[in-house]
Amino acid sequence: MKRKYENETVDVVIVGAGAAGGVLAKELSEAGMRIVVLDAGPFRDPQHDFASDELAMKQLGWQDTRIVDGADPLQMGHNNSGKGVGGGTVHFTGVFLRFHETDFKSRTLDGVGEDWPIGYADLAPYYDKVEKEIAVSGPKYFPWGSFHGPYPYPERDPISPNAQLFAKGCEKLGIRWVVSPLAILSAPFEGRPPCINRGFCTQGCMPNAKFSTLIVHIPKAIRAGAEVLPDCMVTQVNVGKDGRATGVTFVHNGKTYEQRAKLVIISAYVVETPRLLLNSANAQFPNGLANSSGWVGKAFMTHSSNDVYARFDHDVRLYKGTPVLATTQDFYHLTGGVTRGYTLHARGVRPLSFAQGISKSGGSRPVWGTRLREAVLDYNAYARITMVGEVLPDPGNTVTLSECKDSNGMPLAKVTFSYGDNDKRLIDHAVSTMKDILKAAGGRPEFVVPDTAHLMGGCRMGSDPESSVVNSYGQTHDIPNLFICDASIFVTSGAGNPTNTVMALASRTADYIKEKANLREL
Ligand SMILES: Cc1cc2nc3c(=O)[nH]c(=O)nc-3n(C[C@H](O)[C@H](O)[C@H](O)COP(=O)(O)OP(=O)(O)OC[C@H]3O[C@@H](n4cnc5c(N)ncnc54)[C@H](O)[C@@H]3O)c2cc1C
Repeated sequence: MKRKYENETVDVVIVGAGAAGGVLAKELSEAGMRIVVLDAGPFRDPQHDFASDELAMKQLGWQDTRIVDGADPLQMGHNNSGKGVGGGTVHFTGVFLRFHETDFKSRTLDGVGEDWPIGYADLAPYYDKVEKEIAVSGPKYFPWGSFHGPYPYPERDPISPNAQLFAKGCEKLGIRWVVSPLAILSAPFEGRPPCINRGFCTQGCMPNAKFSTLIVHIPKAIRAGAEVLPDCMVTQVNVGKDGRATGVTFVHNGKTYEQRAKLVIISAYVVETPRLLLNSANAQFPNGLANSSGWVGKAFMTHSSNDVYARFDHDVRLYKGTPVLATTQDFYHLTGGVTRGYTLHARGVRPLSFAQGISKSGGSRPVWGTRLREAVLDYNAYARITMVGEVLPDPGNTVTLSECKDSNGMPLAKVTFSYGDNDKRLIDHAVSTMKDILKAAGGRPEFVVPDTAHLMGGCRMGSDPESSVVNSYGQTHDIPNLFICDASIFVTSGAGNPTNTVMALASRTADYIKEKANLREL
């Protein structure tokens, strides 16, 4: 393998070129630092490697085996994690929301979860920066939370019949709705075209209208001098006798290499980040790196993402247009028997995922055989709404190392997850609202599909080194030149899609590192 910095100690090595890793690579290399980025997956070319094929494009997900466990074991893979340069942003849906002020204060406001060590105001300038940098499109006025717009680019046309039915149902019930803020262009930007509504966002956007760090941040980082090495699985973070990180060990094509660095940043997402830290245990750190608190891998979260499908007496055609074009956050912060809240999206779906979804909808009596066939034949007549529901952090939901090993000899991750009582009540509330909206639009709700989306937490930030892994900049409490910067540092999951917050945090961490590096404090 040809390497630019083979025998050198670079300024920063970044593990993972996803949402956070991409932002860090760009920001730090443009600041003049010598950066190496290692990603376990390939470096794809959208024009050659993306196909309008639901099944083939499952390869964009992290398909390596993980052991799942708990009362509600998660389905891992394409639906919640990416593999390759760009990470999850390559096949994410592109919904681009900010967290609300209330998301950072669940303990203070509602007596559940934990407060973050930062508030909305700390991230606001970074949300502004990220949204401008990728030309997020959104409504002129966004009614919820602290940010009310305008977005850098005008809102998209909510042309999909599914979005129009959602709007009709909401309006009949007095529920406010908007065209969804999206990391998908509504007009040309930096040589990229606006969206043409093919609807293959979660199969990789071939025309490049949807943002990903693969096509935006990583090329800019490379132009600024960063080296990005694909198909390189990092298996160890190395630590010197002084207890400081010295670099990483990685495997490429079965061969083991090292990259030395003054600063190590792990941006490998919610399962692989704790896995790597735990697998890097040594005599000095026998419980894994950055784990003196014992919180590495603990209290990771997902979003509940149940879908409701309703049948209409006319065609809806769920494949038409960008999958998510209409949203409400009227249920973002509930009071009464359910605490915290959820976002609802009108969400299109392609036939394969439709069939897979509804086949899981019957609980103990799955929809199968003739019933499944009939429903799939009527695919064109269904509309769908999806929830993004807050799941409270529970230390019993963990990423640990299993007994089984992968081909590199690295223990497989074991992911243990169970919903709590409030999580279940929140799902019931959302399902009932989704049914009401679909009924108000003239549909007959037929299938409720249990599902989850997004992963967050597992290496949470905090001010107290005894109950958290990193400070608010992602710097580990135990090793000052080891940072974690990805969705794993979330304290709570919020009730909205998380990637804007992942990238805003990464941008904030980059500023901190630049400041400290100038002062030679790290
Ligand atoms: C189908 C789908 C739809 C989604 N839709 C939305 C949406 O609409 N809106 C939204 O806000 N969010 C959405 N998300 C979530 C979004 O993708 C994540 O929040 C985001 O990508 C997380 O960023 P990250 O930097 O933490 O990790 P990632 O982007 O996942 O990047 C992690 C990277 O690390 C690499 N890696 C892991 N382990 C190693 C290792 N040991 N060595 C080297 N490299 C490694 C991986 O290959 C990957 O490229 C969606 C996700 C999926 C899967």
